[in-house]
Amino acid sequence: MTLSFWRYSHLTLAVFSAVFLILASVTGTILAVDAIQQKIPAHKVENFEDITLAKSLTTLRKSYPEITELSIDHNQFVTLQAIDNDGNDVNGYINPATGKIIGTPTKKSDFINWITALHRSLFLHETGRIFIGINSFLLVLIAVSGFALVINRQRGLRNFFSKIIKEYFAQYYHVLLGRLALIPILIIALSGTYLSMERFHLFENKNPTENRETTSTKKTFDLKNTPLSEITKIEFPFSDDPEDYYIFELKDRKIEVNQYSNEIISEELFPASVLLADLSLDLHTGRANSIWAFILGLASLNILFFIYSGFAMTLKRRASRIKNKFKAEESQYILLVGSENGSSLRFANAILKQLNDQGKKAHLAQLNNYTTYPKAEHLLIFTSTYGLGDAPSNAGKFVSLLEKNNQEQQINYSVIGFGSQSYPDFCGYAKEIDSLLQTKNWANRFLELQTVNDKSAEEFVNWVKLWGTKTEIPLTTTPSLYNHIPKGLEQLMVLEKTSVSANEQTFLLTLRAGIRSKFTSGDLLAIYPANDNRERLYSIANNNGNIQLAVKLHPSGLGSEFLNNLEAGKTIKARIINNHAFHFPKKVSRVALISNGTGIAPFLGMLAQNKKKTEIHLYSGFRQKTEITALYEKFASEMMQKQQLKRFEIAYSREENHHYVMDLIQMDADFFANLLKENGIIMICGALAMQFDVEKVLNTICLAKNNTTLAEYKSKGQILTDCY
Ligand SMILES: Cc1cc2nc3c(=O)[nH]c(=O)nc-3n(C[C@H](O)[C@H](O)[C@H](O)COP(=O)(O)O)c2cc1C
Repeated sequence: MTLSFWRYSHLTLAVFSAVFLILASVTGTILAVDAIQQKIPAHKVENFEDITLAKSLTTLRKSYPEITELSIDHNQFVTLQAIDNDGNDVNGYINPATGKIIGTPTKKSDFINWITALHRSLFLHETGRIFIGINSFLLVLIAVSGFALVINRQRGLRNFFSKIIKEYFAQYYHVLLGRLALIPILIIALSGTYLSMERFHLFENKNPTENRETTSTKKTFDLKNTPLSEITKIEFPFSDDPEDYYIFELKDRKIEVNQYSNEIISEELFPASVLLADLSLDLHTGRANSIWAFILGLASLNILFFIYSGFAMTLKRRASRIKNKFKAEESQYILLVGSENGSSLRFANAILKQLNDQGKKAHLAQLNNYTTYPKAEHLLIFTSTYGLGDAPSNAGKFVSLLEKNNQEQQINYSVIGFGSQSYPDFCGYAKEIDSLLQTKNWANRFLELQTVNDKSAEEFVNWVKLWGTKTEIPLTTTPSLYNHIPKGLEQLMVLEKTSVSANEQTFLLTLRAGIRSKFTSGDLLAIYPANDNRERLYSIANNNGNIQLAVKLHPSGLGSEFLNNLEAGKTIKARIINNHAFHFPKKVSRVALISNGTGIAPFLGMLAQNKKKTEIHLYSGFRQKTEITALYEKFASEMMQKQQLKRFEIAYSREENHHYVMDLIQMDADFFANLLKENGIIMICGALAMQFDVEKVLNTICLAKNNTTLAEYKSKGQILTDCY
């Protein structure tokens, strides 16, 4: 079944039963604590399992002239109702081996009785119980649909307990705790459903005498070999008359026994429904076992967390999803988007909304979902560029889909490229699409390719004006409408900043992280220097819990100038992006870290955090020796002393004997070939051009020494990159 089926079922059921689940979980947690507390003080005697019925009855008969009843509860506390030798009424916990009174039963507090009634019936008596029963069953369905969703996410039952990819807090812990709490929650829900149904006598035996048999052949009850632990209740004979019997209640039956001969007079087996109800009570309340009661308490708390995290996930998903009023096949305007981080999608959404508001049938989709559009008159393509002129991740299949899907009618197209002029291949992917469409006989270029540098709303408006004028559709041309300043940024305080000088253009910046921010080396810090659309990303290190970044000052560079103007004590607004694809691997014995320039930043943190002493080899390239590179060398030798770094190889491209980091790799070809062969990992951080050169060298080494390509190791996740 499809993912959306399970997702919608899971969500709809959760929405319907959220209030109930909150009430049931809070009260359930309190009752679980009460179940644990009931076992303290313990009135269970030592070696209880070894006490036989015969031994206990003989002792009790001697100590008490008149006994009415003896009962043994799920805690194995024994309660006696009797009259003692002094004629006093006895109603207390006893030691069944000695007959001594060891405690007095206490009544449940009014508060616990109140909570129990709320948990069972919401104070609505029978109606409440029906409602609770239905909701318990909904919880069964929620657990089942949740199970299906985890299988879907983990790509099969076999990977059920494999690593979960962390996208954000609510998603990660919803799945992680969901896997752990699945079984207890399923048991709570099933037993709760059964107890509610049982209450309405749905499983009751219609003919209660059916299970009762009066024994014709004489059988005796073996008191000597029956442990007291098998009994739940004993009703003592009223008098010495042989016609007055003992009535023993065991877990599964009730028997009448002659008080002199121990002959079984009658035996009544409890129906399966009663046994099941008893088991359900044990499982649902944790009354029989304090560890299980504790697990139930945790599972109830988990349900509360699932309600919060589940709704947080839904809100997040809804905020970023594509919302279409019209289907693709009925729309005249088709907007296709290629976007990695969502900014190009935001621009496209702003246009979609305006077209829809003006009564135009418009449809927005990802480039990877390109198909035929029978009613389309205009095709608008909004795409960013990644790698070096490559497609963003939701657009990689577009080129082949374009070849497969020819349009029947003539369509006007216009491509808007989003990119950054700091990359050599500015808007390379948009350019590729624009020229490919030109080769299609159904496609008419409506406008020249338009480019937008650095998410500039002003530049985007240039395209809006051109397209709006030519189509005579009035669209907003105010840049501020297309500007997006992310919400929920964190305030970070500058703790330290090294200074730049004529021959040192790189500086290190240390920021104090917020109390609640969770991050690790390799994550990214996004800043918005001009308080507008323009975002700058930096790889960060976790340096003793603080955020550390290495920045190269570029003349009139938006981000680097902004950061360079900061002083200790100042604060900035930023957000930390979890970059899980570039975290230091947990289970690996050997890692090579390769960087150039400021790309060393996350590696400094990874070394400092390497308390497990994983074998790390660091290869770094710089232009020349400076104060900062001296700091790196000092830090590396400290790390080597602590065995947190095995080796530091450094290349200077503008010093005597100049060479590049690729040359270092070439020199250590055998080392790299072995590392990859033995499942080691290579992490690369720095300039994209360096990444491509390094990969070229590594590929040659793999072909020559391992008889395979680098792509093979890439597909196994042994090459991790974060280059810009
Ligand atoms: C790792 C990386 C590589 C990039 N490569 C290019 C590139 O080759 N050419 C380009 O014009 N822009 C490049 N960019 C810039 C993005 O295309 C630009 O920021 C765009 O506005 C992002 O849009 P999106 O948020 O919709 O993905 C790159 C950005 C990153 C982070």
